Amino acid sequence: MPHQISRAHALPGGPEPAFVGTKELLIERALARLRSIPDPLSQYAYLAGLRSKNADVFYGLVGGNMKECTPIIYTPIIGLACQNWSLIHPPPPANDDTVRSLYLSYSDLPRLPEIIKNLKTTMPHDQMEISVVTDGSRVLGLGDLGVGGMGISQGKLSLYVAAGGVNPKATLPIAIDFGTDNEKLLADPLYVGLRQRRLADDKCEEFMEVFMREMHKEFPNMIIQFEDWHTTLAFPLLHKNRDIYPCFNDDIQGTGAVVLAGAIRAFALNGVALKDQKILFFGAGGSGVGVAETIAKYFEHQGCTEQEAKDKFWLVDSKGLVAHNRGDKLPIHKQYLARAEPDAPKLRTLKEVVEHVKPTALLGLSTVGGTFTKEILNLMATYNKRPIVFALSNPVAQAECTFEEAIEGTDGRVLFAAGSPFDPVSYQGKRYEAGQGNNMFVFPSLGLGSIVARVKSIPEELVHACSLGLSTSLTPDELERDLLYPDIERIREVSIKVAVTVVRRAQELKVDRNEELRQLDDKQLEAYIRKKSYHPLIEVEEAQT
Ligand SMILES: NC(=O)C1=CN([C@@H]2O[C@H](COP(=O)(O)OP(=O)(O)OC[C@H]3O[C@@H](n4cnc5c(N)ncnc54)[C@H](OP(=O)(O)O)[C@@H]3O)[C@@H](O)[C@H]2O)C=CC1
Ligand SMILES: CC(=O)C(=O)O
Ligand SMILES: [Mg+2]
Repeated sequence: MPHQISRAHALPGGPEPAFVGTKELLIERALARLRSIPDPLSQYAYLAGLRSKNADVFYGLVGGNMKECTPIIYTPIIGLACQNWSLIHPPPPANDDTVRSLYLSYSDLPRLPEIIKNLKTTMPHDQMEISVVTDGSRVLGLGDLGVGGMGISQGKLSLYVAAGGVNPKATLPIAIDFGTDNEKLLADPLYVGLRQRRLADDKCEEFMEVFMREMHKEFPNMIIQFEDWHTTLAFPLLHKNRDIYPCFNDDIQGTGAVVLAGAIRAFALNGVALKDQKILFFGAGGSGVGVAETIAKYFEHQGCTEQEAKDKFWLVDSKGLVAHNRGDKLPIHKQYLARAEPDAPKLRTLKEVVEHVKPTALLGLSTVGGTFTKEILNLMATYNKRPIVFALSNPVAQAECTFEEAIEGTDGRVLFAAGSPFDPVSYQGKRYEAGQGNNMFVFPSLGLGSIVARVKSIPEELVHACSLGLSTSLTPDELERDLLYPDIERIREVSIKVAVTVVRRAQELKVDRNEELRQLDDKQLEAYIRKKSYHPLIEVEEAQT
């Protein structure tokens, strides 16, 4: 029964019009307003304002229209928002305790314990569940955007709420301003961040050591997600903190899990035995290496020796094929999967490597749009009945190829996923749908499961549990449609199911602290998670009664 939330009696001269409407009508009105806005950046600004003003209506709108709203509050439009952050960043909401964002900078270091302690007074301790923390040094494939990275922290947390059912009051987006090396921002008088060059990595690490310690001291159950940190900081931060605090790196681990889930499906469809798969990564940064190592571990679980698993990978970076004999000093993160043959060929271009390897799968995490050219796609189609091509860089202009190009370049035979959404394509009378291989299919369930289980840490096995949960979450209809990932409209349902798997794995690994959940069977656990979840429509109704 629709719930009337208009003023009880319509006196002239009040601050609200007489008929505000039902909760459904508020959302419908917001959707109509959104659709009336002609340009995407203004649509983003409208939704960000709505989130600050009325989180329940915002989440009711987004949750009911994931396909339409996700590209605005997340990739690709979030990239545009981060680039234009100084013009559009939403002002802090007045008298509203539902959405908060925290900006910190290096000069806050001496006061950091006090600042973090004070957060408790604005955000009750027991409500602090998850924070996404960025320094904006590598935002999507757009490079260093300084404090514009706040858009990414907010966007990810919006998905925690919309896709994972986390309470918006329990989320805290954080942007840490260590300066920027983006010349455009440094020269921009309107830039809202520090107009100074980025600090050296050791200074940032010094700051982060205090930050992590104090956050954990004040909010011991809080999950911290590192997001869009440049590779030189991303790996050290993860390795330093992963065993002592409940934290993970979304770009390295979340992406690893989501791509593995799609790859498991694709390996089952391409007709090549697992032992004969050959995987070429274009891009060997945090995400490329994170994904490659995740898939390598999967091969080991499937019975390969470590060496057999490693032998299936070739990485390409800006200097060409990554090999120990290349002549340059490889950074640590590239060493594990670098080609180790003493006579590994010195190949410079992607085409040379593709021709040499004849891969069954080509995965792009390079930040360079359009690099999977028609020629490369044709080669993939020559070597494979069903070539696997994942163009995973974000946002759309950074994708290594479009869905249409992949379909045309492989004569419709491609098994495709992209980081950003692509519309269905019609080719020679047949309709094709693109999978969205984006970590948004993993972090909400990983975070939700970790929150519910109150984990002490997030071991790699917990991330793997998400891959397996996700890869088996497709409905018969989705399987029939050759999809590699579930329909985005089902993301909330999928997140809850995968969160159950995460809790169970946490219990097996003994990293859970919510011991009462151990007594529940799977059905009861799912019911527990559902009950704990935030439901914007109910909140709207309850808030008004
Ligand atoms: N779909 C998803 O869910 C996700 C997608 N991504 C996307 O992945 C991309 C990469 O992210 P990340 O790994 O963190 O970024 P990094 O900057 O750490 O890595 C980029 C890699 O690409 C290589 N590269 C850059 N230019 C070229 C070129 N012209 N030719 C060959 N290689 C090149 C770099 O080489 P070198 O090492 O020599 O500098 C580096 O190895 C981003 O666009 C991001 O949006 C990231 C996370 C999740
Ligand atoms: C999706 C994501 O995390 C990225 O592109 O960085
Ligand atoms: Mg990211």
